[in-house]
Amino acid sequence: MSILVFGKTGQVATELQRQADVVAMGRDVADLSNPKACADVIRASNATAVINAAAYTAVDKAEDESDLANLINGDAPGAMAQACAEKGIPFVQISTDYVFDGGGTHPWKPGDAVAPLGVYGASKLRGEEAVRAAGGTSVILRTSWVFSAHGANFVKTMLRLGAERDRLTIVADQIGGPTAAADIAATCLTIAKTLQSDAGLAGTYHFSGAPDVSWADFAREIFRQAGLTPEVVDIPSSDFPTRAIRPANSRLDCSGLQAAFGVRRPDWRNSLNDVLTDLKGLS
Ligand SMILES: NC(=O)C1=CN([C@@H]2O[C@H](COP(=O)(O)OP(=O)(O)OC[C@H]3O[C@@H](n4cnc5c(N)ncnc54)[C@H](OP(=O)(O)O)[C@@H]3O)[C@@H](O)[C@H]2O)C=CC1
Ligand SMILES: Cc1cn([C@H]2C[C@H](O)[C@@H](COP(=O)(O)OP(=O)(O)O[C@H]3O[C@@H](C)C(=O)[C@@H](O)[C@H]3O)O2)c(=O)[nH]c1=O
Ligand SMILES: [Mg+2]
Repeated sequence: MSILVFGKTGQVATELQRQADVVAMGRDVADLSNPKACADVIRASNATAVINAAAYTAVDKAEDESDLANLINGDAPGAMAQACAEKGIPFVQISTDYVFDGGGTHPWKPGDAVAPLGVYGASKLRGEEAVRAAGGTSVILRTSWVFSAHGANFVKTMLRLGAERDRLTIVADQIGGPTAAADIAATCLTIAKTLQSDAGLAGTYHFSGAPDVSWADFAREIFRQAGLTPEVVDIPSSDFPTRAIRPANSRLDCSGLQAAFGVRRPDWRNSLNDVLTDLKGLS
C-alpha cells in the first residue's frame, strides 16, 4: 500500500508518520487553499489510498476567516475525494463533533441531524458534504478533543497553565471524548487498509476516546497523571466567553465503527499516559 497523507506537522499527521511508511505532504507540496492543486497531486501520484489530516483548526479565528476555513475544510477535501474517485482509490477524511449543535445528552449517531454552531464546524460539514458528493470510496471519520505531544492542544495548554497557576477555572458543562492523535492515526490506517478490500464499508463513522468527561474533569486527570496540584474549579461555559460557541454535548456514538472495522473506543487515560511519556522524551 502506498498511502498519501495531506498534512505533515499536525497532530494526526505526525502520528501517521510515526506509525506507517506514508508519504506526508506539508503545505509547501500541497496547499489546501488551492484545492485543484491538491487534487492534481493525487492524480499525479501512485497512491493506493489517501488520508486527509490537514485542516483549518483554529476554532475562534475561523469566525473571522470563514472564506479561508471553507476553502481548506470544505472545498479541498471535496477536490481530493473527487480525484480519489477518478483513480478508484479510498479516501479518509477526518471530521469533528463540532458539526453538531450539542443539544441533549445522548451520544450522537452518524446519521443524526447536523447543525454547526460556528464557522469551523460549518466548514467541516461543507467538507463532509463535498466528499460524499464525489461518490468514491470514502470514509468520513468524526472525532473530538484531539491531544498529542505535538502541536497545540488542551493537554499541552493545561500542562503550561498548571505549572504557572495555583487555581484554574475550567468549563464543566461541555462533555465529550478526549481522543489521542495516535489512536486516530491507527484508526485511519485500519480504515484505509480495510477499504481496499471492502469498499462497501464506505460511509460516516464516529471515533472518540472513552469515557466521556467534561473539560474540567479532563484537566483534573491531566494534572493527576502529571503530578501537578492546581485547584480546578468547575465553571459554566457562560463564564468562559469565546468568539465561537462550543457544543455542550459532544458525546459520539462509536458503535458503527466497531461493528464495521472492529475498532473499539480507546481509554483516553491510557493514551494520555503515553503522551505524557512522549513529552518527557521531547523535553
Ligand atoms: N484538534 C482537534 O481537537 C480536532 C481535530 N479534528 C480534525 O482532525 C484532523 C486533524 O486535526 P489535527 O491533527 O488536530 O490538526 P492540527 O491543527 O494539529 O494540524 C493541522 C494541519 O493542517 C495543516 N494545514 C493547515 N492549513 C493548511 C493549508 N492551507 N495547506 C496545507 N496544510 C494546512 C497544518 O499545517 P501547518 O503546520 O503548516 O500549519 C497542520 O499540519 C482535522 O481534520 C481536524 O479538523 C477533529 C476533531 C477535533
Ligand atoms: C484554556 C482554557 C480553556 N477552557 C475551555 C474552553 C473550551 O471550552 C475548552 C477547550 O478549549 P480548546 O481551545 O482546546 O477547545 P477547541 O479549540 O474548541 O477544541 C476543539 O478543536 C476543534 C479543532 C475540534 O474539532 C473539537 O473537537 C475540539 O477539540 O476548554 C477553560 O474552561 N479554561 C481554560 O483555562
Ligand atoms: Mg483549539
